Amino acid sequence: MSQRPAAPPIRIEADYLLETASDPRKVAETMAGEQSSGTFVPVPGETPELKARSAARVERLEVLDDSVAAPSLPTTAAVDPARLRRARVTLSWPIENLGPSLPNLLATVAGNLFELRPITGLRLLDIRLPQPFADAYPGPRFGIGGTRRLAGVEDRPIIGTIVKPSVGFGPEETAALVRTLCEGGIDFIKDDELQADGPHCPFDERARAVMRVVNDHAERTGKKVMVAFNLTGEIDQMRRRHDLVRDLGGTCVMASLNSVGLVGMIALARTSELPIHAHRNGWGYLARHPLLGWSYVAWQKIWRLAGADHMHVNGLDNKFSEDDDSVVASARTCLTPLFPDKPCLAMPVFSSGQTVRQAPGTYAALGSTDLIVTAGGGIVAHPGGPGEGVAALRQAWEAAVAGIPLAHHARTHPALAQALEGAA
Ligand SMILES: O=C(COP(=O)(O)O)[C@H](O)[C@H](O)COP(=O)(O)O
Ligand SMILES: [Mg+2]
Repeated sequence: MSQRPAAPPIRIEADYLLETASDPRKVAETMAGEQSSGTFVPVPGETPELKARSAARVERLEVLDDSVAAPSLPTTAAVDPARLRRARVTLSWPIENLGPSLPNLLATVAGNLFELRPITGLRLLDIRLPQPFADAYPGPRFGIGGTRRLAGVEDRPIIGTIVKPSVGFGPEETAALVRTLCEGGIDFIKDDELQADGPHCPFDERARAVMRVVNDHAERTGKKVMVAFNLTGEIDQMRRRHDLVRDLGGTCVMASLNSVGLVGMIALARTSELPIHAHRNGWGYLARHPLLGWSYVAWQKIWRLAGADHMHVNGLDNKFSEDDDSVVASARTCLTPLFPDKPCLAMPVFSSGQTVRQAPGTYAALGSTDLIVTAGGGIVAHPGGPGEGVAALRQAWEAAVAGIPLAHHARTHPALAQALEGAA
């Protein structure tokens, strides 16, 4: 009787941009060894059978013809600048090494390897996760459709803002601004990530004061504005704050991903009954150097699978250092399915120095209305006040989606005209 051959082991793949003055193939082999069964010397027990079962593999290696004048990162190795080269490397691991576990995936694909001595640059460009990961995690519970349903916005971008000043207002001052924004026709409001649970603006009091205004507005108009309350904290605190927001009739919570960490996010998402607005503050230390850290394409996959419904992607012509092409690639990747049967789409959140001016370019580049725009200063600093700021941003997006130039639309829309005259 012939036995059916065993199915080949399911593997995880990761792509890297590598820079080294050593032989790139050898360095890729070192990366694979260090991140799986090997270490700096052969050890007893690392048999050919064990390696066949557990070793990471170099699947692909392409040496690039980039010219590299100096090492991108410091190292204690002697580096001959003339020998510096960059390569695109794909490694793979059998899923049996770790199981379908996101926290352990990080140690495997983004662990010690950034520190290896012969490496003078290493960036994680992409990850491909096999089906067991899709089965093990919830992904976004609300995503685009659920967010649109709760915000009552069907076929246009969700127009949002951030409470500004970021910190300093107490609960009643925050609620007063929220009232003005609701009356101006806003769809979405978020706490700034700096606003937490300090004695000047305690979380519970803020949530109660804001939800009184939001619920009152909803009763009068039928529109419930979505407010993302920043519940970032320890797991028990986040759960308690989530329950309070839910009980008050709120429809969204926000967490700072790098603060709560992957385990905090997974714990929150497994029980959350509200969409999770994921703020990426700290992203700069993971990504700003082009030869270190993460690409957003790889990074956001982890958080979407963990359960993020809205992912921050920065914005065009932003106040930070990221160029527009990178922002657009980040937004598009949030709208690209993760798995064939489990797309895990998250709503991209455009933020950072956003005003009416970026609306046409953003729409043209994304080619979709599935986005949240959060303009803080860009709404609140409108010369006519925050209510007019909301009107102006809505008008700018109406024009952008209809293909009408902003200046033309502004002729019949004074709020937009005023915004175009000033910074906001
Ligand atoms: O407070 C703001 C923006 O305020 P403003 O609209 O006044 O600039 C946001 O925290 C970051 O800009 C987020 O950026 P990212 O999308 O990169 O996370
Ligand atoms: Mg902020």
